[in-house]
Amino acid sequence: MSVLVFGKTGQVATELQRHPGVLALGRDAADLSDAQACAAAIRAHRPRAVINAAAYTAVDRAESDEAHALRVNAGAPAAMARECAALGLPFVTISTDYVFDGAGTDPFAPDAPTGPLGAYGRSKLAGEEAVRAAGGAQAILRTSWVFSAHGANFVKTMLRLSETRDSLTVVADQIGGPTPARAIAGACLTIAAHLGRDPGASGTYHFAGTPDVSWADFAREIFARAGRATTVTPIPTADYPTPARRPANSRLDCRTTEAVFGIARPDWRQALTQTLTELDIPT
Ligand SMILES: NC(=O)C1=CN([C@@H]2O[C@H](COP(=O)(O)OP(=O)(O)OC[C@H]3O[C@@H](n4cnc5c(N)ncnc54)[C@H](OP(=O)(O)O)[C@@H]3O)[C@@H](O)[C@H]2O)C=CC1
Ligand SMILES: Cc1cn([C@H]2C[C@H](O)[C@@H](COP(=O)(O)OP(=O)(O)O[C@H]3O[C@@H](C)C(=O)[C@@H](O)[C@H]3O)O2)c(=O)[nH]c1=O
Repeated sequence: MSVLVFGKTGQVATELQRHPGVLALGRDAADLSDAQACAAAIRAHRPRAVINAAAYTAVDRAESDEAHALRVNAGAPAAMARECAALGLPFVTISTDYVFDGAGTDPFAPDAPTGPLGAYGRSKLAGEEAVRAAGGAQAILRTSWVFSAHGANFVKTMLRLSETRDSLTVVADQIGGPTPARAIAGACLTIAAHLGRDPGASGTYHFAGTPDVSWADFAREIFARAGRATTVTPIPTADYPTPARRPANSRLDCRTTEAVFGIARPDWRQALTQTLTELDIPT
């Protein structure tokens, strides 16, 4: 075993486990509510690198469960990062577009000011800050709108709803890059290996699928490729009230990730076709 992954059942963790030399720890082996248990797992396994692919990702639930989200999304990665720094291991943790306030229309650069609109984003931002403070060879990889054939995501929600609905209303004023979990897994492994050779590359990076799109247009593309007759009516965010506010602009500027690690933005349209095939949906 050479790379230790926190998370076993999640979208990115599932894709990471397709790679040889990856050992994934589920909640039973390391509960992220217990930061010291996470540090102890790293000490016990002594891997070549550590990737944190587990998180509290229930955006709306986090609004009424912020202390728990904070423990999982900040306390645990902080302890992992400190342990990795002490042992000289590269550490990669994944963060989110929801650390930004979504103002404007320009893509957010990795050093752009943050300003989360909700509890999930605040907990992820606290995680970023604590990981950075731990030092060592580390990367915080922010991504957005993750999808895959496994776990819960917007693609699977839309496909499920299309089985019973002729039409759906979907927000058209939130724009971002849908990102295949498989590509994120590959990026994490590439970055971890790079940090092992070049700790000076440590920092905060962005990685999102291309092209940027609204949730409404993403839904339309899902239905078109899957041959579903469900129609999509575009609506403003105000007409789809949710407990958590979400950023209107989730565009991420991914240029430094390509420049430093040679990792280009994946085209989500190709990955969507592949995901539908994996779900046994002809395209
Ligand atoms: N999903 C998305 O759209 C986006 C995700 N991200 C980030 O990417 C990363 C990976 O996300 P993704 O693969 O979608 O995650 P998922 O929501 O698919 O899965 C979350 C994973 O975290 C695990 N987990 C949650 N709480 C705990 C806990 N207390 N102890 C141990 N494990 C726990 C879950 O385990 P269990 O099955 O046991 O609950 C599951 O394996 C996360 O850091 C997330 O914040 C960033 C941007 C967008
Ligand atoms: C189901 C549905 C959702 N929507 C809207 C609500 C929301 O604004 C948008 C996406 O809804 P979801 O709840 O699937 O997405 P959400 O859980 O907010 O997704 C986020 O997850 C976290 C973990 C991240 O880090 C983010 O990058 C992002 O991917 O679509 C509709 O407009 N119509 C619908 O029928």
